[in-house]
Amino acid sequence: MIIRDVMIRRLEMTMKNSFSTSFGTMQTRQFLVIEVIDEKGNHGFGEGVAFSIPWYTEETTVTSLHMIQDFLVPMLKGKTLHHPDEVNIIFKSIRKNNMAKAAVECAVWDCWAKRQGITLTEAIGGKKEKIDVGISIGLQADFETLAERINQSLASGFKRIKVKIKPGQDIKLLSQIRERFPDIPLMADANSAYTLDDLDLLKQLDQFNLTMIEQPLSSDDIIDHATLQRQIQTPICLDESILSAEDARKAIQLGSCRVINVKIGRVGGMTEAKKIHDVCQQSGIPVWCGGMLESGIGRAHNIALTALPNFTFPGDTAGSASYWERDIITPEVVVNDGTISVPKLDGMGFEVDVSELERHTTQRIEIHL
Ligand SMILES: O=C(O)CCC(=O)c1ccccc1C(=O)O
Ligand SMILES: [Mg+2]
Repeated sequence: MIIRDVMIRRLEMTMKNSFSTSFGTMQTRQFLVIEVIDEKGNHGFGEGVAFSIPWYTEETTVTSLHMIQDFLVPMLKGKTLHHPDEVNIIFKSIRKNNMAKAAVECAVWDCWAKRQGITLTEAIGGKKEKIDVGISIGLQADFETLAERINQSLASGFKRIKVKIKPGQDIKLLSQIRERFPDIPLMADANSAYTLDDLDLLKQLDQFNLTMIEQPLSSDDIIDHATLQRQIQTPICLDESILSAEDARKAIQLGSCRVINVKIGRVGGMTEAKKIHDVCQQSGIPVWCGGMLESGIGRAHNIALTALPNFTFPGDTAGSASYWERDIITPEVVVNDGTISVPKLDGMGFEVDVSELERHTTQRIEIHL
């Protein structure tokens, strides 16, 4: 397969609900859509999930646009690809910029699967026909608003509830949740808001029967997380700290976590995400698929990834309607009883709604290779 043309689109979409974390609040979502076209006219799509502000990782929409346009896409020139795994190798000489790499690599995966006449799920070796999903609820203005969101999510059938915590909105908040909802599958995500100075507070998490605590400590740490894991019963799940399969291997070896959240963008693509899945599976560490408030394109790739067997915890891939008035794919991603049916169409399994895509496009760059 030879990639002949690449279209980089920058989009801006307004979310139904604003999303607040320990860092701040987001209402509009800027992201990139990468479209690749091969020499036979097959199209493939990938989503660039970096935010407009570098709070979660160092990348932004604009830095990833720069990396894709000026470095990554030119590296595909003159290359005959026999398998999408080769993209990961081609991009190896560029350090980090994982979300930029993943956007292009996922477009190549989609294009390649369509060219083979198979689903993206089949292309990566996924076998599930349905995947279990949970929902991630951001910090809310007050407890009653949060309780209402939890009630709605339980009524919709989501398999687990994840809430965000931060210093000042943690122990009391979780006590209130457990008083109202004693038995629900519940987890908390701190997005790196604590340090080991908060050890006494973090030990108190054990009373809430959380399925896990996600990324309590620094975004680049696996040492202190190992110290913390030795002193709490609640399983630690790493998100921000794991950027590659090598990171996963080291974190597991150190005992820094008992679960890993895999995000295709954060780890640099589908090939690396699969490798993390495999490393974790061999070590008996379950994984789940994290979310980046994606449009349907990123969501489609997440669904395919989650069809791999060691994705045993429900992920953050809720349906389109939890985020958007109208998504940019057809059909939209629908959640029924807390599950999503893995699509059966070739490639990522959903059509891009080109008029919706264009309606949200604020910048367009075309590269002919
Ligand atoms: O619903 C989603 O897509 C995931 C929501 C979420 O928790 C999140 C959203 C944006 C950035 C980081 C995270 C996270 O998992 O830490
Ligand atoms: Mg997280």
